[in-house]
Amino acid sequence: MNLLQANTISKRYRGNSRAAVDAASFGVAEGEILALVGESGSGKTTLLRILAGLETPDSGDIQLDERVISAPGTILPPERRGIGMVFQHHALFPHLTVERNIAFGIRRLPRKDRAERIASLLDLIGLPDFARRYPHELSGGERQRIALARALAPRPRLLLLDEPFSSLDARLRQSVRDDTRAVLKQHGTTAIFVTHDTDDALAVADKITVIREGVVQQSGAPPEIYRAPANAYVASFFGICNFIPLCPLMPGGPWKRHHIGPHEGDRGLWIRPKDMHLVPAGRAPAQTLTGVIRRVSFLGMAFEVTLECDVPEHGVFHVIVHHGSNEPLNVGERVGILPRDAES
Ligand SMILES: Nc1ncnc2c1ncn2[C@@H]1O[C@H](COP(=O)(O)OP(=O)(O)OP(=O)(O)O)[C@@H](O)[C@H]1O
Repeated sequence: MNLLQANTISKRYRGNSRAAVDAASFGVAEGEILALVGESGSGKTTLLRILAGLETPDSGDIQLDERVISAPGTILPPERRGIGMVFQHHALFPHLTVERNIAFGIRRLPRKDRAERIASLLDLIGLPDFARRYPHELSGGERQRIALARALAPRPRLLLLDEPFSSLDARLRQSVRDDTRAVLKQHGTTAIFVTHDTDDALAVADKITVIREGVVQQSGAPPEIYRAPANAYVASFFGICNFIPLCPLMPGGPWKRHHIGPHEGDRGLWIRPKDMHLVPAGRAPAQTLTGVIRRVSFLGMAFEVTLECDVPEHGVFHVIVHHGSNEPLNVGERVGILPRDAES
């Protein structure tokens, strides 16, 4: 049973020919972190605003904690949903101290309880001595953590975060990502965040829902989305991914443990470049694929090798492999292609 369940949510803005969100269904279990991932314009922010109650869907329903918070004819206002929100650019009140920023959502608590809650949240985010600072005296990462503490203060049943890491530079981003996940887990808060960044989603989320043009493409745990994408869009959204048709992958051979799925009328498997390696053609088992090396480029950790495979039943296709060993690779040479977990 999910803490939050959204069923066939649709929303089309007036004057737009296309729906921003089109029959989207997804859920998040208690204590879980869900990432809604998609390109710019895919409808992520619209979905988040619908969950928060800031936007009204045209159809569909949403349940939180077994209570209907949104359905045709029943739209609970934002303040009655028990949902917290961390906005993009973490909008702290600039004229208020950290302490008063965090206190903002818990003004009704008795003073002593409020002070205790603020102190424990500052401890949780690792900034116990920051109560009297002002937002302009904080780094970007610290501001993000204070914004998180402020949103957690009223103990929301669900926390929504809109592109929480987008304003941070690459180095800071990684640590803030780790901190955010750790804080949410320690606090036991269920959260949904939207991002266009696949690394953010893979690093922080327990579950990912991929959206394209308002339509949910796939929901699953990060390894599932990454290793067994439901379609070509999801596969390529998370980086280079090869589709190897089934015909050259003989049953019982080294590929037997791999997920074979359908793809546009064809059967085969999706596999990432780093999940394969190359062996000299003479050492390749009979049931594997071979290809001719067409291009080799050095990536630092590995060589990116583009191979041309020619399979009688299927014709020519290309495979990209990230090859880690230092064995020489010559353009024009035929080599065997094996999944990483197979013996060569
Ligand atoms: N208030 C609005 N009025 C009309 N159209 C809107 C409005 N808000 C969003 N849209 C349109 O709805 C679609 C989805 O937008 P949305 O902001 O939800 O996408 P997004 O995935 O969050 O994009 P980004 O990552 O760029 O923020 C887009 O085509 C956008 O132009």
